[in-house]
Amino acid sequence: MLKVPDHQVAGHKGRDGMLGPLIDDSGHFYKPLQDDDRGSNEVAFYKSFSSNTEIPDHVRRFFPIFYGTRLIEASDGSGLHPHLVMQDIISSHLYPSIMDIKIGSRTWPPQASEDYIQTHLKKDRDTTSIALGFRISGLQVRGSKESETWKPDKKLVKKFTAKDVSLVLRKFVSSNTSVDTGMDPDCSFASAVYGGSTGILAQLLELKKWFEDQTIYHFFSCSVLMVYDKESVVKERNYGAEVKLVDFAHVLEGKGVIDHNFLGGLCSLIKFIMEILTGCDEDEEAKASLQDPKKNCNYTD
Ligand SMILES: O=P(O)(O)O[C@@H]1[C@@H](OP(=O)(O)O)[C@H](OP(=O)(O)O)[C@H](O)[C@H](OP(=O)(O)O)[C@H]1OP(=O)(O)O
Ligand SMILES: Nc1ncnc2c1ncn2[C@@H]1O[C@H](COP(=O)(O)OP(=O)(O)O)[C@@H](O)[C@H]1O
Repeated sequence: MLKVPDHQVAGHKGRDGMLGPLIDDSGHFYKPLQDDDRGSNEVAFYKSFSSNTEIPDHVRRFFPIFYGTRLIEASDGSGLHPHLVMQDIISSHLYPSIMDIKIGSRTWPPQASEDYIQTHLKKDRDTTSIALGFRISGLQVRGSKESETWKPDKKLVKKFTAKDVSLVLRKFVSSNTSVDTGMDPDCSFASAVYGGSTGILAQLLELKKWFEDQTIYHFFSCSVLMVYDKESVVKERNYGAEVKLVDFAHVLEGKGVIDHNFLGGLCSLIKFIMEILTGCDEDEEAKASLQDPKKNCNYTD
């Protein structure tokens, strides 16, 4: 039985008669191929990536597994439509907090149409993409109860400033994340989720190492998805924290050139996460300073 995923935090959504992704109960994510070359480009990327023997396994694990394409009933009721079939990277999480971060100061590929470039350049300027090299595209943060899930709507997310980004990255790993945006985040899960030898920072650094070398692909408009799961606290000390990459509709051949656009954005994101961890590891005075709105982002100041 196919359904619209509740866990989707950005991108085109399959609700209200629109064309968007579907999931099944066996851990598959079906992304409809867009009619223009975005769909075929993403399929071409997955095929190339899946068969490329130069990709090390420790890098491959950052990408959803690809199962080919399939004609299925589209979410918009328009009948059979080709979909990419891939691993649903959220299905193994019981109670996931998720953030989609679009990497790169430039989210449009050089060969795109003039219209596409103008629209997307404007989005890069109006968000933090140009200033920071990345922007938050969407998120959900779980509270202790289902009703305490914070899933800000697209309009609010689009307005995030650099200051908001820092605050939201803190809220993502806090226990006092409520809809009350004025609260100072306590960062109580920061060291478990972001830190440690298998946490998000370690994974981002591993990815960065690959991007410092790889010249096979250039990833425009691709997102880092950060996921962790408060429910798995008993089983795993890092709450099952995972980094995955999604959205390869605008991947180009690297032609022997480093992907500076992606690498720069990744480094910038890493710096933000490192700063949060530094705040956590310091002494009580430093921890107390997390409550100080002058030193930290706060929606109310
Ligand atoms: O359709 P929209 O207005 O929601 O825009 C999409 C963007 O959503 P946004 O509203 O900026 O959050 C969307 O961004 P997110 O993935 O949601 O961050 C993409 O930029 C998408 O372009 P493409 O499919 O990657 O070529 C964008 O699609 P196109 O406008 O290029 O079709
Ligand atoms: N393989 C996947 N497993 C689970 N969720 C996914 C997967 N791929 C994408 N998503 C979800 O769908 C959203 C949009 O995906 P994306 O590929 O960026 O679509 P679009 O091209 O419409 O922007 C992501 O933010 C994430 O929430």
